[in-house]
Amino acid sequence: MILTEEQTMIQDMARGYVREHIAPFSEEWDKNKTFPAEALQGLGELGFYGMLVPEQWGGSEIGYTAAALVLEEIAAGDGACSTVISVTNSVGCMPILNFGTDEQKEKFLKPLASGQKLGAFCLTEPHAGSDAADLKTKAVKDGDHYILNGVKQFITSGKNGDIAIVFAVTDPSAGKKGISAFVVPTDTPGYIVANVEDKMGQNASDTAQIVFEDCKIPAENLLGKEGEGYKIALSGLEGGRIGIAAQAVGMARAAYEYALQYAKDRTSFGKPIFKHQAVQFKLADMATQVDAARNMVLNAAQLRDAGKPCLKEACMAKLFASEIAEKICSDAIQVLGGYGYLKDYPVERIYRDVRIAQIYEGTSEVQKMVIARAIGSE
Ligand SMILES: CC(C)(COP(=O)(O)OP(=O)(O)OC[C@H]1O[C@@H](n2cnc3c(N)ncnc32)[C@H](O)[C@@H]1OP(=O)(O)O)[C@@H](O)C(=O)NCCC(=O)NCCSC(=O)CCS(=O)O
Repeated sequence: MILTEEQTMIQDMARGYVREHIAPFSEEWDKNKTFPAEALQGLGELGFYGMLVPEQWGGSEIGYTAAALVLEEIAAGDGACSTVISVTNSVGCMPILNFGTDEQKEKFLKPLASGQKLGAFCLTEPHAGSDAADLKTKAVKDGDHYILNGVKQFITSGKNGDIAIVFAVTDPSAGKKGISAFVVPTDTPGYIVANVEDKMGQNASDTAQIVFEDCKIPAENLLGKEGEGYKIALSGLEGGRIGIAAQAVGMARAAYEYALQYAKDRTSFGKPIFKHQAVQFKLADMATQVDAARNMVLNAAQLRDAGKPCLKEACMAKLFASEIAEKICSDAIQVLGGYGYLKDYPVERIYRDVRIAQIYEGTSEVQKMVIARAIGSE
């Protein structure tokens, strides 16, 4: 895809920042499980927290295509950073932009989109991941407040985030139509970070279990109308999946580029291993797969920018990019041989970081469900 001058400029800006402020520290953040607050703040200052939000509400509104390019760059430097940025942009900002009142936008969206605050998305529960409508968290109206009680699981930035979009049942008799969405500042009493998970990868971002214990929030924090919550959640995830696909491309690209350079430097049987057809062909496959995945991401993003339906294309991009990214990262380890398995080399970390892309914001199996529905009705 040919990029516009503006998209190329934004891509270069992101690449430059990542080279200086993110990539050199990724290994250390992973090892020490450090939340990279300062590096993230810098991304916020570049306008990368509110990439889909109009300037009126504090955002940079560069569009889905440019946002996908930025997320690829950030992920090429550090997967965890790109997850935090993807979540705050899509499922953090977009529900408020699309369903919030002007007052809610002023109060919650502006600080998110302008890079002052980070968003979190509290949908998943311990027993309800793919079956997202099976929520147990309840919100009970009490005068001009709602009282939230329940448990949320696998919440990106649940600890370090500032503003959470929380889904809870307001009418247990109404099934999917009984779910509502709320904006909850994470410093609200009763918003309890019960656990920060010990993960396989992406150690620089926190993934938390959140307990809501008599968490009292003003009724004016209801997003949209009562009963619209499930729709708000699924519409947010559609855009979010383009972001996750873009970050899978970024991580895969980083692993591929490292393996390519390694293959040119490392010798065996008297020549650089790149001169061996077995290695050359593997790298040729990897390069092709990175390009194919990126094109799918940009296709979905372009459709979205043009205001066209892209649910199927977003799910296809997430499915393909996340699955192929794991394969590319595994092949990168293979190119490095024994060294690829060591923590001294970045491909080991990238392989751990990329694995979750097949699971969060909808597993590969959920993407296939949605794609199958779409092609079934074509
Ligand atoms: C598995 C599912 C796809 C099943 O979905 P459903 O069949 O239960 O949903 P529907 O009945 O089709 O839709 C309900 C409602 O929403 C409207 N809708 C659906 N999709 C969209 C959309 N893209 N844009 C706008 N509106 C949409 C639809 O029209 C219906 O409205 P009406 O009733 O017609 O008014 C689904 O449950 C699913 O996707 N499951 C996976 C959930 C998931 O991805 N979870 C991960 C959450 S994030 C996470 O993991 C934490 C990481 S992080 O911190 O982000």
